[in-house]
Amino acid sequence: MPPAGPQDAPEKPERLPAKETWRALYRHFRPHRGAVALGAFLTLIGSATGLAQPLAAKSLVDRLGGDDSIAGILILLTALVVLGTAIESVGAYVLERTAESVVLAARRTLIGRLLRLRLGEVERTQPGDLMSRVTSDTTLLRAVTTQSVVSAASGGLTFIATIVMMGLMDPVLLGVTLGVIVLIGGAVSLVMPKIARATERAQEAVGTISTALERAFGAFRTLKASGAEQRESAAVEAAAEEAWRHGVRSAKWQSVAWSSVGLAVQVSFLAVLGIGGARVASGAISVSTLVAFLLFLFYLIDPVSRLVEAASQYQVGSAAIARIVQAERLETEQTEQTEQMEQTKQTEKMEQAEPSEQTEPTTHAAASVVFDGVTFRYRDDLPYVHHGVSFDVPGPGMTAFVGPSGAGKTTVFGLIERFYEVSGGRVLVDGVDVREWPLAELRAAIGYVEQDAPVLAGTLRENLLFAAPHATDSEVRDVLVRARLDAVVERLPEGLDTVVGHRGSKLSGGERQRVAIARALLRKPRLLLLDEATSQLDAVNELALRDVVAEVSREVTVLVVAHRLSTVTLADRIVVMDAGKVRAVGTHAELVAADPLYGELAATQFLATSA
Ligand SMILES: Nc1ncnc2c1ncn2[C@@H]1O[C@H](COP(=O)(O)OP(=O)(O)OP(=O)(O)O)[C@@H](O)[C@H]1O
Repeated sequence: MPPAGPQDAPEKPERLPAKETWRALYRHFRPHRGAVALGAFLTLIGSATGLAQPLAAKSLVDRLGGDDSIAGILILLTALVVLGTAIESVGAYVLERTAESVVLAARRTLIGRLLRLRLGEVERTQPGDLMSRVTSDTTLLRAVTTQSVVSAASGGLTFIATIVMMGLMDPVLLGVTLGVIVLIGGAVSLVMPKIARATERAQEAVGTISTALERAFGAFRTLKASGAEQRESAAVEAAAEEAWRHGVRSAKWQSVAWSSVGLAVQVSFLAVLGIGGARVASGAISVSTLVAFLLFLFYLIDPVSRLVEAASQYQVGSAAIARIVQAERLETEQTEQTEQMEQTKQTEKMEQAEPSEQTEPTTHAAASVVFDGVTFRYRDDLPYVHHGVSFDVPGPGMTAFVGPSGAGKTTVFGLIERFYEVSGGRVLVDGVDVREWPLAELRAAIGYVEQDAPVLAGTLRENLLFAAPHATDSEVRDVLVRARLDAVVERLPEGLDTVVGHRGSKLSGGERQRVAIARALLRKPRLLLLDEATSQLDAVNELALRDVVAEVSREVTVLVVAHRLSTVTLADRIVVMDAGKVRAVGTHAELVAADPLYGELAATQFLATSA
């Protein structure tokens, strides 16, 4: 069961089969195996120096009654301790550093994929939960891919070496020791899967916290206006408590595993003491052998602890890797996109270096758009949104899309941008099927202004340059004038460097929209997609917007999802959509006369918001 939290609980990660968990963890470990081997080698050397200590102690006890000086052995013992500690600390540093590199590499891979996810995939998942996989789950890989590998290797080897030494001392006592360890080890192995389960639940709850916070901050004004602070924070707190509960459960099982190590040694000690004492009394072994054996026994705590630690870290890591693999499996857009983007960047750089070669968009550059019997649904389990949509838009000029809410107008834009793939039919831009366009090239030709005109946190300049990072100052100035933003910028305390706040909260609705248009224009699009805001704008803002769009449409193909009569009357062509179909195409005058739905829309919807 996913943890209790807000309504949008994240998808529960499917459990990975053990083999796949192992393979996925190995994939993260593989590039760092050299560094891990070095760390392991140093740790082993450090441990090996420690292994000589019981031997030194044995010879010390043997000499206690005699005349030989014990100073030499004491100095040797001290030197061994110092050397061993120094080597071990270098080994620990190498491992910690490698662990951080594993986390970085995992984060890089995830970030690279997450920002290239298909839109549909993002809509299906919870961005907050996806974020927690990058920030939180990757952190859990830290230990399992480094320390636990080394702990398992060094612990295993030291364990074997110690057992061999103990066997050489007295096989009977070794048998007693192993008997106790196997008994308690068996009990510990039952506890291990519980650690993985608890960690997985705790991580799911962490994902829920991110999701809930993202939801709250994403609609902060609504949150406040609805007086929902307490309810939302209760939901986040519930998720935090859930994470705590499972975290504590994981800690409980880990501590059971850990304390079992101590228990195994204590019980072994008592057994060895009893049986060993009898063997000394019977003359089977000497006192010094019993002392050395007991020292080896205590020395066994370290390798056994390491093995238990490795096993419990593996459980924690396997919980995290399941969530990471799940995020990695989400479908991304075609891989050549990144290459294309690189190419575009290169071209932009070259253009910047040689400004004389920069050409203003010319009329013939305006793109044409054709929808040819397009059918589409957002998901296989959802009904069709487009039932054979066909229209033809030659460039340049303005084409307005009108129709009742939910008719499928915005979906037209999503398909032109190839955010989604058509189910049937074709979408052609410049006569070429969008599926045949290199994605980056297709999108470079398009300027897109979403309905809620998103403005990103940062400065106004950063917002403008978001879609065209290499635009020059004069291009920015030019676009500001065209978008009627120059006066606004002058008014702002720090001009273009004014910070606009989260989602542009320091700007008015109309200003945000013009910033979004300016941003799209700076990209020098051949096709501008403008999803008109449904909210009412004041007359000045509306007029400014109308002029901008009219001017742009002289040289660029402009498609507008129109909600205002002032926009519609300006259009060269109006496409009337209803229930996923195109029902009429014409000018305002033609449609008022010929299409009853349009006539009704014009009389009610548009007139209500006209200038
Ligand atoms: N991302 C999505 N996932 C699933 N369904 C969607 C998605 N976006 C839109 N829809 C559905 O597709 C249908 C058409 O939506 P679309 O946004 O294209 O309509 P619209 O004509 O632009 O409406 P409006 O004028 O209200 O903006 C609606 O029924 C909507 O619920």
